Amino acid sequence: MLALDRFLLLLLGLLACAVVVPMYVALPPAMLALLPWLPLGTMAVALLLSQIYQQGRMGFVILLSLLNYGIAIQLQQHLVTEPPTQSLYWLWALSAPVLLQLITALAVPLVFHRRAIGHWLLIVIAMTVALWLWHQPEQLGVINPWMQHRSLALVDWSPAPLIILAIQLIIVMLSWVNYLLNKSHDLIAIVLAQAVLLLSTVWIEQAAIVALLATTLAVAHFILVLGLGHQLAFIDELTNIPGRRALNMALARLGKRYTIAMVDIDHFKKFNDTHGHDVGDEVLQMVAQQINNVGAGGKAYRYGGEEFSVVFAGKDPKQCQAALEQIRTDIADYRFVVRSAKQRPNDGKQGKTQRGAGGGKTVQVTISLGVANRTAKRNDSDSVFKAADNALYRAKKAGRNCLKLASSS
Ligand SMILES: Nc1nc2c(ncn2[C@@H]2O[C@H](COP(=O)(O)OP(=O)(O)OP(=O)(O)O)[C@@H](O)[C@H]2O)c(=O)[nH]1
Repeated sequence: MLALDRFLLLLLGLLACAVVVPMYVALPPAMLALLPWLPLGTMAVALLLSQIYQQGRMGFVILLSLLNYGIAIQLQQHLVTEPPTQSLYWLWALSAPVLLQLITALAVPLVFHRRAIGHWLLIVIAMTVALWLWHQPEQLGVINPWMQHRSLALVDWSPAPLIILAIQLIIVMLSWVNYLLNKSHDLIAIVLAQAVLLLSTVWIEQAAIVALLATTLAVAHFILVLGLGHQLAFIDELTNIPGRRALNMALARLGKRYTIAMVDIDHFKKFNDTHGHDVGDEVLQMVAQQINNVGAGGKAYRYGGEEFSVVFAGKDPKQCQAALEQIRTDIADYRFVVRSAKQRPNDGKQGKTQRGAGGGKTVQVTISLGVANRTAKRNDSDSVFKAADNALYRAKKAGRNCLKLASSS
């Protein structure tokens, strides 16, 4: 299970706790006084970070979460005393998830950017309509008979609130499916924001629950934005494995015993020239995926271009050789299908199912490897890399698709 999947399950569990805990535990008054303010500060900082990291979609999820929390608090304060707000409350419960889904579906580089003007316009229109209805509750006269049910107190039963809750639940499930298909930090943020909207709708009258839900969501947004920042800094965008910066940091942590393998795709230039750069990119992704599955505790990195490195902390070359030979044969045995640009699907999963289904030419991709460890003479990572590079050169000279070890001296 991916770290992101575990994070999502953990957060959904925490949201459940945010609902259950205030029901059974009397929270201290000081905490109750502080609680409503916590999400505001945390989400404001997360929004700022999303702007710095240029994560427009993430920024809009945070902005809308912030707005929805503000609206929930307002509704909460007026719901009991002013029955017309009950209709407004159900309208919000219906429109907020739809607006969140719509705005985050439209890609935009930044929240505060001229290209995001359409997004802001949508939000301003929605807020203006909400404010107008707030001050002119008689406009809601037509829908009032169906909506006068506070929270889940369905005494005079009408299906409208239940239908709205069902729609909210469907939207949560759809956003979860979207995350499962396209795994990313901002899609998790959307699932959580939608789940919080649903839970806040049901427990709107419980101030502590709404504030705890928003606090949990704010912390999740904050961690997800930091995660995105980490990904930008350390993960190679094309191959989705750690890049050169992550490698340099890992090298600084190594002890006295380690082995490094340099991996290079054979005749890659020819491959690019024959099939095009896009197909070359697909080959890089396939090779990265295979190398990332290396055994014996190896950690794979994209070194640059068509070169990869595998670092084995605390291991001698002999302990890593079998695992490296395994990825070499796995890649050589892989049936890589070259599709024309028209045949190539955008989606990686779709590509997997189509692979081998005919229609494209199958080609063999091979790699060469050079392996070296730290010794008394090669006592820093630069010299180990140099020795691994020399061994790689010998592997290329020996006809490629093979592994060569550097001498142990
Ligand atoms: N598609 C694609 N090609 C890349 C990328 N980075 C580097 N390359 C290409 O990788 C090729 C490297 O070619 P060479 O260093 O000559 O090596 P080679 O053709 O693999 O030959 P040998 O290593 O001797 O087997 C060049 O054509 C680069 O343009 C990338 O991100 N995507």
